[in-house]
Amino acid sequence: MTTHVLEFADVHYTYPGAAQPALNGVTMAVPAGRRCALLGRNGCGKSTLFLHANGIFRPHKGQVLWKGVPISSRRADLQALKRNVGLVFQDPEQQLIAATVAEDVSYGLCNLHLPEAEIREKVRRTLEAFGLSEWADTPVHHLSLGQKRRVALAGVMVMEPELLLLDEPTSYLDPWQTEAFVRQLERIHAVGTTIVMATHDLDFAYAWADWVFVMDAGRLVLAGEPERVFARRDILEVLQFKRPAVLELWESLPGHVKERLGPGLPKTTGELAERLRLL
Ligand SMILES: Nc1ncnc2c1ncn2[C@@H]1O[C@H](COP(=O)(O)OP(=O)(O)OP(=O)(O)O)[C@@H](O)[C@H]1O
Repeated sequence: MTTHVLEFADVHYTYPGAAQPALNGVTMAVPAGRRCALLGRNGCGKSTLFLHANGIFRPHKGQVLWKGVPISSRRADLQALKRNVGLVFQDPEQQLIAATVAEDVSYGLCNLHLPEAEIREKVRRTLEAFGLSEWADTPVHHLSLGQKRRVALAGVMVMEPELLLLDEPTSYLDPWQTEAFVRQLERIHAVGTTIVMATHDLDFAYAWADWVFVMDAGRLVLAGEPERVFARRDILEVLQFKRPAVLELWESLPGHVKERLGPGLPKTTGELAERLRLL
């Protein structure tokens, strides 16, 4: 049986003064332990959904549930949700508030009023895990975008959330930074953290995720294993979504070649090229 960490039940939200709702009845369940990609065109409501997921916004209608329990507006409920759900914003400038890297990473822990020695040790371990030890005393505004993103992620992970939400974390990163980031995510996922990543990169989503959500106009329209979601050409065409390049290439191959390439769909064009080379 699949267990879900976070659920949205018919969640509606309209920004003050907006003509259209940003969320228009989202119903969605995030399966525990998965690497989920959240896809959808600009403005479909991904960031707004994330802001509901960790209690920054409250639904105008509908409910957010954590492990099956509805989150009320009580302070204790919202604080518990914030501890369980870590959100990394698309723009690290919105997230990083302290003067130095170490101060920023310790910020959330200081708010929990933990003993100082415990905070120091957790920060030390987190900086080490994220390759940031040598930057501990560096002013945050001296860092590159990739480094700032790493600090923002470290500042969220130091709180040990069960669910990590990432809003377009690879945009503007070069291929090396993206690779390093993905390796970091593997380590985070390996210790049992569920991850949901909003992204516009369909090839990346197909290769990385083991669960895919597709949103459109404030609603969830598809959810499931990547192979099943990307097989729904009917819905994807209506949404004017491209399909991952590797699937297009695979489907263009003659049947007898596909048979010889072995079972299972390749995840990347690199993997497909390697299988073809070995023929
Ligand atoms: N602060 C705001 N005030 C008013 N409307 C807003 C605000 N923030 C977002 N919106 C509107 O809410 C809708 C959903 O926006 P949201 O940022 O959640 O979409 P998104 O899917 O994350 O987009 P993107 O892929 O561009 O990041 C859009 O129509 C947007 O214009």
